[in-house]
Amino acid sequence: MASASAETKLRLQERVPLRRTAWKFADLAVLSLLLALAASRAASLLGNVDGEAPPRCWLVALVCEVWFTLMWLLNMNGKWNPVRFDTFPERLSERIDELPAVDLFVTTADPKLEPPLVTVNTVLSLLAVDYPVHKLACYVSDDGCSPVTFYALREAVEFARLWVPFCKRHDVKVRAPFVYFPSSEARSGTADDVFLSEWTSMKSEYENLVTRIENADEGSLVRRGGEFAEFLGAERRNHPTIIKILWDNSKRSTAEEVLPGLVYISREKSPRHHHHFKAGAMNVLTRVSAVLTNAPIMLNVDCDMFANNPQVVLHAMCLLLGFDDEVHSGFVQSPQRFYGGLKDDPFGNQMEVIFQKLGWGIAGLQGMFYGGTGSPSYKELQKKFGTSKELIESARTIISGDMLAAHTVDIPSRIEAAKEVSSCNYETGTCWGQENLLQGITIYFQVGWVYGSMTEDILTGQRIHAAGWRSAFLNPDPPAFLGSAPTGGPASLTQYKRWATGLFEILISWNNPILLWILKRLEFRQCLAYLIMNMQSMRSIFELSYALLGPYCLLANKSFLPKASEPGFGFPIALFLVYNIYTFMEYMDCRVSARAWWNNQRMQRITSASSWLLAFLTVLLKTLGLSETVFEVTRKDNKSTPDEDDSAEDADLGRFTFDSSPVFIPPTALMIVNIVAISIGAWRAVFAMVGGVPSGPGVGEFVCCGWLLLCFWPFMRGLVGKGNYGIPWSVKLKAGALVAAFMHFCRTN
Ligand SMILES: O=c1ccn([C@@H]2O[C@H](COP(=O)(O)OP(=O)(O)O[C@H]3O[C@H](CO)[C@@H](O)[C@H](O)[C@H]3O)[C@@H](O)[C@H]2O)c(=O)[nH]1
Ligand SMILES: [Mn+2]
Repeated sequence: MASASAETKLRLQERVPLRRTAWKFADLAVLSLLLALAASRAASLLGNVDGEAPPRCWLVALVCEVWFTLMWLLNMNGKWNPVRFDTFPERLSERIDELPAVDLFVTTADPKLEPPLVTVNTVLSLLAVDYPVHKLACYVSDDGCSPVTFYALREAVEFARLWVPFCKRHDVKVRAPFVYFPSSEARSGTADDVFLSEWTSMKSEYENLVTRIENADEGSLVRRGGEFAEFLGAERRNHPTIIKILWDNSKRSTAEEVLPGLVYISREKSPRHHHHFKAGAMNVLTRVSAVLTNAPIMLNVDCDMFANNPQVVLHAMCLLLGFDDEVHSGFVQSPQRFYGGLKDDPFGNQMEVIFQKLGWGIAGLQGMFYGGTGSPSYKELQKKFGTSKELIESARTIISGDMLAAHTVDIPSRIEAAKEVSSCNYETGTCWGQENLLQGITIYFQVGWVYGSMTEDILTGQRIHAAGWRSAFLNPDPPAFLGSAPTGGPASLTQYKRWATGLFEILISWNNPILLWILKRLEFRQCLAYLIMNMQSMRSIFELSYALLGPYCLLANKSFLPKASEPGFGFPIALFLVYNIYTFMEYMDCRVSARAWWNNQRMQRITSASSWLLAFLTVLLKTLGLSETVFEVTRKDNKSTPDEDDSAEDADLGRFTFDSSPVFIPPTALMIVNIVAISIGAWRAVFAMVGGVPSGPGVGEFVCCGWLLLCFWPFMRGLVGKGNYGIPWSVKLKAGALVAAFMHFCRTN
């Protein structure tokens, strides 16, 4: 007994392989149908050698179908052996003294798109997590250089001095006040009088805080001088570093501490230096925290990703400390989940099924991808840090591998050192952010977050994996973090475009996963898993070509699918049915609604024809030196639940909105092409039936076009909609021009 209990005491995590035998058969069924379709097409192309040349649309179809088969294989690889990691934070209570310090990083970039109140809630949720307070410090990077954000945090500290003890005293479940107060948990809880009166006064404190933040005005703040003097004349893209210690807990004794440390940083910006977006911000946070608190573990969230589970750091620690071999703990990633998500995921960006199916699958390979938020990690990877003495000394401590090395510095005396490492040219000539497989094959330095991609998170994680580390997937109940998913058409498609752009940038760089597999220690199956992601934008080319085959055939009076009377006719039909049943069952398996399944299927087609396609073109232009890629920040909502005012308004929240962005042009054109093609095809079928050519379109082509109309239905509504709900004329005209060009092509080919 004694030895058994000693064993369990040590086990902080368990890696549980999940069975999916039935799914494996389903995977193989779809694969065989894909192969059968491609083989029967290849056979009929070969059988056609006598007489005329094979129709070109059959060749295009064959190429696309082979591509889809490859994509299916990649997906099968990703999902094949899923695992779940169970964590046991309660077992850490005996090992409190062994817990390492953690630096918490929050990035914000724009006070308009990212309301300071959202950032404040995230920061409050982090300050209140269950973890020894003197081992935590929170750093906020503000690329917006906004006095309002700074003011909001300054005010939030005063509130936090009450909020954090309140949360811990009453074991509050969700420690972001904007979620906590509206939820019924507080009101109907086991309310004794003491709690109720405390709750009421906390609530009114919070309401005061909200009022102060919402009424804060940039102009009058800056005119106050004092603490705000440095913001005077600071332009967002051109200003010296501003660092403010909002709460310094380094001087207090453990017993009297209530709050983790809190530091505000707006790094130096200058028009002459590229600031590398979030990756640049993360590197500055890493360096500033290194000269101030130098925790061996970092946790990173976006400004909207609040800690939803107060035990999250303890859970993560189970995965960071819980393996015998530390190679398993390169980093820990939790799935991105969202608050206030719209019902049935109308914009296809809640990604629940993807995270469960592909996420757990990849967790079973070398480990989950780094998704930019909710990921504590070792600072192991740093070499070649630049000239700051303080930084080098800190790095040496970390590299020594002593997780508990005490780091006691007088924080205020280190401000100058912190400013030095936040300056624009600090990185010049160092390895920070290095994009390349530096100096060829043998030497491989990576310091910090890697530059050169709009998805710095995936790129950085890929390089960590390539260095031989594994990562663990953290999936506690309740979910670790919740963030804000974009709503409306433009924001969703822009986000997807940024991701596809960044992923394609990785694919065509030295960090291509295949190279990392050959030259570094990226595992083969993990390499394939990265390829599914990184090839998103290329998929659009094949999917668009395939989508155009139906309308092409109706317009040019040809066919690309076997006729109902021909033997191969069964394959595309069976594939269509089985594939849709397969994806539908995945949604049922994950307990996600049927409506969400349909919305997601549809959004995948829309995203492919818009965001992924545009990403492909953007990166091509960048490669030709004709344009730059920029990080367009997503707008965040500060409501924790969607409006409940009335159901009519609710329905409208999920309705697609448009603007004049070029992402809307290709799907609009596709919609119009299909309408025209179906009309012309139907007209021909009715009036020219008698003289119909045998090679002309059949049922299959009509079904394809009809299915596309369903998938792109939001664009049909957009064609006739008004205001935000209508597609602007500039987009309609450009789409019209594309349609005219395509019809001309159909007539002449
Ligand atoms: O110049 C910049 C631009 C962005 N950010 C921050 O980066 C984060 C992510 O930006 P957001 O607009 O929220 O993008 P999302 O698509 O929601 O973010 C996902 O995808 C990004 C990569 O495209 C990752 O950086 C994120 O961590 C990941 O959550 C936010 O905190 C921003 O404040 C900066 O700090 N500086
Ligand atoms: Mn986000």
